[in-house]
Amino acid sequence: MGCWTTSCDLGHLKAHSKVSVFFTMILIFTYLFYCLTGYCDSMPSPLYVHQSFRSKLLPKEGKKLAHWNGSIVRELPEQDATDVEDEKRQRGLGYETYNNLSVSNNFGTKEFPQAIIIGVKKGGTRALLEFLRVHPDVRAVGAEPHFFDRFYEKGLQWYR
Ligand SMILES: Nc1ncnc2c1ncn2[C@@H]1O[C@H](COP(=O)(O)OS(=O)(=O)O)[C@@H](OP(=O)(O)O)[C@H]1O
Repeated sequence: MGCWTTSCDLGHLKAHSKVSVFFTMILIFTYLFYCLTGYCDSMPSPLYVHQSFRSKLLPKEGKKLAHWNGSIVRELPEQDATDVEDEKRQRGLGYETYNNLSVSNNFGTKEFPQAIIIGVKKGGTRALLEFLRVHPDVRAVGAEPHFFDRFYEKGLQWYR
């Protein structure tokens, strides 16, 4: 009698694990299906992919984006991905001038800021940065750049 009870429990566990494996497989296949059919565009992607995606969604008139670099916000001029690619081609691989400043536009490189957050210690600037960083079109480096108080003598080239 005791042995019968034990074998019944094991059978129940086996059936339970089979159901778990079955549902796991369904989840994996569903994920693969959506990825292969292009529904995974919400995955993190480089800046210019975001710009390209944004240009498909937004009308051309009146669009302005706030981008970040450190504690620094910059607003991009109104242009779509095609304009960006044209500019890149005209101005050489990976670099473009922006407001007469030469900047690198490769993904992962630093760019000049268009706006700056200035705050006293414990003024809540980190919280503001993190809130803005939630936006997919906002880029920011992790640490405070301290350009004006520590690296000003190094000049604008320091940003590159
Ligand atoms: N919305 C709001 N309201 C009130 N207080 C807030 C808010 N956002 C951030 N904080 C508090 O600000 C402190 C961090 O400020 P900073 O990011 O400027 O700090 S730092 O000087 O850069 O380290 C930090 O305070 P302490 O926790 O006392 O260190 C945060 O709790």
